[in-house]
Amino acid sequence: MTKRRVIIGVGGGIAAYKVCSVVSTLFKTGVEVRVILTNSAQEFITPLTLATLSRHQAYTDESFWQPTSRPLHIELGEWVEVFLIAPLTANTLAKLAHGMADNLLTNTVLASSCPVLLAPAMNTDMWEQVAVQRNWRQLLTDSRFHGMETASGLLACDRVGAGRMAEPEDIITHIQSLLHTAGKRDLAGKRVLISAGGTREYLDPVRFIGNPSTGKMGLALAQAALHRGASVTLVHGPASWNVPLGIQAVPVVSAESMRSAMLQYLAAADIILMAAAVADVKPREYSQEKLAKRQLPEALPLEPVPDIVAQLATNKRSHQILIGFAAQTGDIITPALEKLHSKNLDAIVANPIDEPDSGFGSDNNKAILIDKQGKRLEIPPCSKLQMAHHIFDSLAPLVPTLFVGMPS
Ligand SMILES: Cc1cc2nc3c(=O)[nH]c(=O)nc-3n(C[C@H](O)[C@H](O)[C@H](O)COP(=O)(O)O)c2cc1C
Ligand SMILES: CC(C)(COP(=O)(O)O)[C@@H](O)C(=O)NCCC(=O)NCCS
Ligand SMILES: [Mg+2]
Repeated sequence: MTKRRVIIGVGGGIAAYKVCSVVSTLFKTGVEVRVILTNSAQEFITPLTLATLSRHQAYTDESFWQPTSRPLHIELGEWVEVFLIAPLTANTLAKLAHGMADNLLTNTVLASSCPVLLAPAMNTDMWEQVAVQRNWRQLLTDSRFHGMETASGLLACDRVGAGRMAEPEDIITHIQSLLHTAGKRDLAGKRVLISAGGTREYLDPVRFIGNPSTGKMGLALAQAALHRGASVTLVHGPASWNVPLGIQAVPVVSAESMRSAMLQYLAAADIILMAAAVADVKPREYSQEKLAKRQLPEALPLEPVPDIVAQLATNKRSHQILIGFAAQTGDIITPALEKLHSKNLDAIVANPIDEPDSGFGSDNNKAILIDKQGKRLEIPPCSKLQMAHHIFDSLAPLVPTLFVGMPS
């Protein structure tokens, strides 16, 4: 299989140190990486570090001016599939916003046509300058540029405020999305509502009925939708991950709280994906005080919790698409078809939880997507992010009007 090709342009900011882990992780996931450092970037990290991590010469302006048969920026511009600039400095941002090209990095951007992911990083006063914000908005009017939000937090100047660079793991996920979509924003203008993770039904303040769902599939759906241009709301049970910037997070605990959150956001949504693993039952009684061991009943009286997906199906309007998930052991198709039809879903994702490297907790998954006409799409083993993209790829034919008039 041919390797995917990514260029990472490094600007002169202290956040450059985080780019080393982006390069290392991409290399380890089989991506070919070329690195371009600006002159200022070399004050922070060395070409030697990045060459060693990427297993290839790291380019600088010295390489730019070498007499070769074809100019380096043209060769690199023709080679690249996805371009990352991290950290994006105020200086490089200004140059890009005005189409300027006075070094290898900016010349290679102009000599390429692939999607460019931008991860700005700067001191809060710099980031909030009118001129900087104007350049940022201006640059993002060109659809090839995909901007990552900056976080608020501790900066290297000991200030706490806006301007922190996106974290490496979110940068990597966004690159993987761009490699899949080639920068297509087919969910622009759409609102996507997703539930993720397991719910908990407490018996007393310390004990609950739950399940091992980690919410990684729902998180991947949220990231994929965001990267394809959607506005995303993620209603999630207790999770060990942080919700990436740009996604509206609604944390919940019980099935009842998940139900009310999903119904609250339902009306505004175009696509609803119910990837959460909802505990089907809850203890009939709840004790405000922790029960002593000897007070614990031998048999626990249970009662059903609300059937969230069925309620969403009843309340949704005809233009809204509702996708359910069915985590199953053994025969995954029969129970998924039963759920698809009995709950009146537009499609269901049947995924096995009894196979290696799939289902709960895994970073990978495999599944069969079945729509209400019975059409089946087998999604072979892949990362949860790739699976999320396969699911969104197939939503367009499912509802042909969905993407009419959308920018590609
Ligand atoms: C210690 C130090 C830290 C800096 N951090 C940043 C930064 O985080 N963001 C930024 O935009 N500029 C930062 N700068 C300023 C840039 O290095 C400077 O504007 C440079 O011209 C950028 O060049 P480049 O865009 O070609 O990399 C910093 C400078 C110094 C000395
Ligand atoms: C510098 C850093 C990468 C540090 O991150 P860390 O606290 O996770 O180590 C983060 O604070 C950041 O992205 N800051 C924005 C750039 C910055 O602080 N520039 C220097 C201001 S003078
Ligand atoms: Mg269920």
